[in-house]
Amino acid sequence: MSTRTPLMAGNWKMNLNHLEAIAHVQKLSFALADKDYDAVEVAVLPPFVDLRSVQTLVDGDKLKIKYGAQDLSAQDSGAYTGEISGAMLAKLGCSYVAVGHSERRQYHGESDELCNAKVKAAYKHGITPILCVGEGLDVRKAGEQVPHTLAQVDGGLKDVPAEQVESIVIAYEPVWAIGTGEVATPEDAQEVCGAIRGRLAELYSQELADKVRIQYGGSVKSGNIAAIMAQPDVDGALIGGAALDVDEFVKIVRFRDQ
Ligand SMILES: O=C(CO)COP(=O)(O)O
Repeated sequence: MSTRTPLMAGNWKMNLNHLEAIAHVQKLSFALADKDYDAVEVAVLPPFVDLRSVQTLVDGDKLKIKYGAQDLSAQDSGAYTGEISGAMLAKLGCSYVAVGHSERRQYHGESDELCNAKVKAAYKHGITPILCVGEGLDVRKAGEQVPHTLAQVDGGLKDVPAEQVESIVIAYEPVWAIGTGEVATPEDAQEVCGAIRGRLAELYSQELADKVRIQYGGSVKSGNIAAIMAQPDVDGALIGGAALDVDEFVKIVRFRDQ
């Protein structure tokens, strides 16, 4: 029986300005009860410009909700126009940062090498990376989803030491299931999440692999989360669209009630 606490993280993507973020987090924290946080870790990943407002709210009201960013720079500081460093995110109290989301890989050309540098930058500043991996439709149709995804895991974790990796979160997000309503079956999710855990055992140890939380992401909703969470190697979800609806997100957090 796994002792891993599920992590339900809402990736807001480029939605909700800082005023909307305050209203959203207030509503969310009001809806969640202490027993929810006992069972599940809850996090939101707002846009950068919302983070200071979310920090002020979370600190001021001593909320149990965690928060983080959707990306970070691989660099610490300097002439990198438009970039945000891990040090800046740490100062804002971020617990998590997504690395290598498929939208960053697709629209910003992020490679496994860059993701690896970002994972290291996150750890350097004490922030837990959520390393996002997953195949596109062509790869899925060719039946190559496992080797494709494991290559992304290998690339993202290259030379990252065990004492850091044991706290990492890996999000398996098949690209064809993101924002399409096309959810992977629970068995599809388990196949790749189980393979990721197996790879962690090969690269590090079974003990480490058993500690790492592996999320599923892609069209997660209150109606499909329970079956996905019933899979032995799925330890939470990275939720896009459904996380923008507080009631829906709360139902996802309470997946055990269904
Ligand atoms: O990309 C995702 C989360 O990071 C998933 O997005 P959707 O839940 O909107 O499919």
